[in-house]
Amino acid sequence: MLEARDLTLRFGQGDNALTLFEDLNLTVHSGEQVAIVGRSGSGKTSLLNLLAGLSMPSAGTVELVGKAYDRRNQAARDRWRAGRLGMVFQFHHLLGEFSALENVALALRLAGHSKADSLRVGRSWLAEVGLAARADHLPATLSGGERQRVAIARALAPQPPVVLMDEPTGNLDYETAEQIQGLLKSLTRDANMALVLVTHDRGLAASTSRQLTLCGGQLVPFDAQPSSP
Ligand SMILES: Nc1ncnc2c1ncn2[C@@H]1O[C@H](COP(=O)(O)OP(=O)(O)OP(=O)(O)O)[C@@H](O)[C@H]1O
Repeated sequence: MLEARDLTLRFGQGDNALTLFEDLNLTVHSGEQVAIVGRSGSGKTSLLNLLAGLSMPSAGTVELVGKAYDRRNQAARDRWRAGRLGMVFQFHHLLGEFSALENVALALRLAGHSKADSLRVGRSWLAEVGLAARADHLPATLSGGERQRVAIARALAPQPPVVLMDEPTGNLDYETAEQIQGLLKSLTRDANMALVLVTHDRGLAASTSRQLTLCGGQLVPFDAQPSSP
């Protein structure tokens, strides 16, 4: 579903050169949930951006659902990503002039649902993330955690084959984080999605099927035991 091959990412030149990854490889299959952890600055967000085709590596390729991102054509990447990749990133880019429900429904419309169906399905997704009562609120009138949950509903509602998330439980209280964790697990399993998430949350990492740490420019397996309370 998602395959990164021999990724190298460098910034700057000469004395200021920074190599974040060198020949990094990652394959994620349908129904698999992969957690990536790592120290601040290790390159987790940069890696997600490459996996999403939002930026291009210095070398190597990323294949989404069997096709490599077009290195030179951003519009082609955007088209290929639509309907195939759902994203929940730290800056979740909800559309400020639309309600929570309209934000989710728009993603469904773009994925080919009818208007009536988008609103119906969108409403049920907001209920899934505990926001049924906030459907008609504008993003500016929601808390950070509520906006995060709208972004999660929007990414998952069209049931894309691949979902990428950057700190999905970062702004959430313990109970809501647990609820989202359970939801992610059941949804990705039931819908056979491939999920890659970056997190500092050990509980969330431990709930996934594979845990990797980004360290020294490489992804290495890591045993995520949630720290005891
Ligand atoms: N466009 C860029 N040009 C130069 N350096 C960059 C660029 N983008 C990222 N970096 C550097 O790459 C490093 C990794 O950044 P990144 O945001 O990917 O780390 P991270 O692991 O997600 O960190 P955090 O956990 O703090 O969010 C940082 O040192 C950052 O300054």
